[in-house]
Parts: sequence; C-alpha cells; structure tokens
Amino acid sequence: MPRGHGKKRKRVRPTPAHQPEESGQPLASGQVVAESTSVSVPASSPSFVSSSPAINPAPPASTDVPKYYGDLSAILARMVVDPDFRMRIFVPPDQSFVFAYWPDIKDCLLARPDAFTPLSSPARPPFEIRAILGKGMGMVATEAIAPGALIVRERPLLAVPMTLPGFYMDMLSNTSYMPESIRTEYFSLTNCKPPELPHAIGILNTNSVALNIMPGQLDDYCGVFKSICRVNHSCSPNAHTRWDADTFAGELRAVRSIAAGEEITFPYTDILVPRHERQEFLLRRYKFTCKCPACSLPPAAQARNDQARTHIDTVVLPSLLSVSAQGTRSVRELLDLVALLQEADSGSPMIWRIVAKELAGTYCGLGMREEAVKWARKAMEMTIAHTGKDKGWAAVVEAPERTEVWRSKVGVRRGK
Ligand SMILES: C[S@@+](CC[C@H](N)C(=O)[O-])C[C@H]1O[C@@H](n2cnc3c(N)ncnc32)[C@H](O)[C@@H]1O
Repeated sequence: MPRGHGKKRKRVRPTPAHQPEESGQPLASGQVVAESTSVSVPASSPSFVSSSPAINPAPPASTDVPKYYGDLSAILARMVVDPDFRMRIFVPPDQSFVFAYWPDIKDCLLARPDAFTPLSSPARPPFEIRAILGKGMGMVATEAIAPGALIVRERPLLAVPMTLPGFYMDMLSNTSYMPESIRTEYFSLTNCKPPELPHAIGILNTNSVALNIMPGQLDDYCGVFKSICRVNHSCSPNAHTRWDADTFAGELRAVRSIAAGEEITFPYTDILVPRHERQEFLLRRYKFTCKCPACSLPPAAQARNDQARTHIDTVVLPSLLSVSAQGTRSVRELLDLVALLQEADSGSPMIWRIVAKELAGTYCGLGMREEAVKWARKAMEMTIAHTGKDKGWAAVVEAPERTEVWRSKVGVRRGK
C-alpha cells in the first residue's frame, strides 16, 4: 500500500503518502524503491537495543542487479568505503518481527529503551479479515467503531529502509534471518506486481507502509503489517494509519463512525487531487480501478467533489497551516470550511482536527457550551485519530468551563 502521487506538485500535505519518487526528493542512486503507503505521523525516535548480526554480503556485481533495484552505486560505494556501514538486522526474542536497518540509526534507536516491550491492543479485535468482492481480502468491522477508536495496533512483520538494495531483500526473505512464522505471514500477503519482479519485493511494494524512524527524516523506512496491510483503499476512507515511534508499532484508527459489517478503508495516496489523477495513480501502482463512493458520483457531483478537494488542497490547507491565520477566522468562515470538508468527504483527521479545534475554542470564548462541547468532541476524536492522544481535548469535552480554552475568550474577539 504504497503512497505518493502521480503528479509532482509542490504541496503541503497532511497525511498522505510521501514516497521517495513522488515527494519531490530526487531518488538517490542505489535505492530500491520500496513503494510505501503511509502510516503517517512524523516520528520521534523509536528505541531499540540490538545485538543482532550484521549482514555483510559481498556486494553483487552490477550485472547481478535486476533493473528494478535501480542503480545501487550510492549504497554500495558507502559500504565499500565504510566497512561498518552494513545492514544490521534485529529480531526480538519472541521473533515477532524482523527489523533491518542501516547502522547510522543505532544511536537514535538506543535512546528509546521501551520501544520493543509487549504491545497493548484491543482484547477482542473489532474486525475480521475476509474476502471482499473484486478486491481480494479486506478488513471488515465486526462491531460499531467510534471515531478515534483504535482498530488495531501492531508491530510490523518486517521493517526495512526505503533504500533497501534488492539483494538484501532477497537475502532477508530467503534465509534464516526471517523466522519461519514471519515468513509464512509475509508470503501470504498479496502481490500486485509483475511476475518478473522477485516475489518478496512484489509483496513489499504492494503492501509496505512508510515509517519515520529517524527524527527529521520523512518516511526513511517502510514496514509490512499482518492486518493493516489487508486494508483496502478508499478515497472516502473511514480509517487512518499512523506510525507510533514510541512503541515501534503501526496503528489503525477510525476517523468516523464505522458500522458493524462495514469495510474498513484508508487512502493509499493523496486524495486531495481530482478523481482522474487518483485513478491513474492507483491503476499504475496497485493495478486496480477505484470504485469508492467518491469515484462513483454522477458527473455534476463528481465535478463539485473534485473542485472541493482541489480547493482544500491549494487554498484551505496552506491557510490552516499558516500560523498567522490561526485564530483569525470567524464562526461563519469555520462553518463554511466544515461544509466544504463534508462536500469533499476526504476524511483527513489532520484537517478536521484544526477546524474543530478552532470552532471549539471560538464557541468556548463565546460561552456557548453546547456548541463548544460538540466541536471539542470532534477535535478530541480527530486528534486521537491523528496522534494517538487526546492532547487535553477530553477535558474540554468533560467540563469546558474548567479549562484554559474556555477562559481564553478567543471567540469574543472573533464574534459570531
Ligand atoms: C495492500 S493490498 C490490500 C489487501 C488486499 N486486498 C489483499 O487481498 O491482501 C493492496 C491490493 O489490494 C487491492 N485493492 C486495494 N484497494 C482496492 C480497491 N479499493 N478496489 C479494488 N482492489 C483494491 C489491489 O489489488 C491492491 O494491489
């Protein structure tokens, strides 16, 4: 489930994909491009203790390198010059995952000793993985799921650098470096890539999700997950994935109410672009034609939906992210944004979070308790979906008048 988008456009992105080849960063030579969707959210550094062996294969002659791997010269050159720059591999004692990493991240990993302790997850998963007509397997809710609620939290089966040379991938998957239990799960995942591509890499490029391991490095690693990688795409998604560096785990959370029996989906790509761009990307990268609600509208509604998404992307989002514009919008302007977000139906928790926070703050300032609680709840749900934490919004929902938001009187300045 890679991410990224077909067209190179300079944009400020909330959650969607940042893939090397599409993020505006040129591909360094020597990279295997792991095509990854995002478990987004920038990482603080994860932690890690490893006594794992370094993998030190003789770098293959360039003729051995299948064309998919690109030019490996940058990585290989560094390996030749610096004998310590070799892939390391970490498998925890319970053999629950394999983490292949470049040694330059070791210090950052060592700084967080809690990352690989056992994970807490919902006792009874609120979903099942089953066949979905026309999509292969998919994830379906088995009970109602509230916005912001955790659907699954899991360690990756495999995490590797985005710049993983292909021979490492072959080696990882074909040797005892990958425990049997992981290998079985890994090779049960789907592969939409052409048969000429080695199967292990096809699976990686069909399923991997971008991870942020080093602080300040966007999507430097990617991971493949047992359950998250069964989630199909929608341009009107009901869930959001995020990478939690603290626990070295991917999380899937609801961004709206999900009914029992409903399919759970998240976006594989930038969904603030018009339908034809999304469709072109998904067909090229994932070999399917999206038939989600946002791609199946009648022509007039489709045009409005495309327009709403483009407007959010090019006008609204830059303004929401601009510090100088914060706190200057009136209730009327904010409610107009709400109507636009509803029209677009693109479900971004990051955008909803900003708008809901501003509305909650404004209503608090105006002393309008009922409206303040309504928008504080939305801010809480979207903040949890986006960051994994409520960041104080639960307290505002509970008793707004006892919080700083109420006392800020920001709404009085803005007026209704
Ligand atoms: C990461 S996998 C998702 C799980 C996959 N359906 C399975 O059977 O394991 C990505 C692949 O799922 C399929 N897929 C994902 N979203 C889809 C959608 N909205 N419609 C049709 N196929 C989809 C495509 O074949 C895609 O290459």
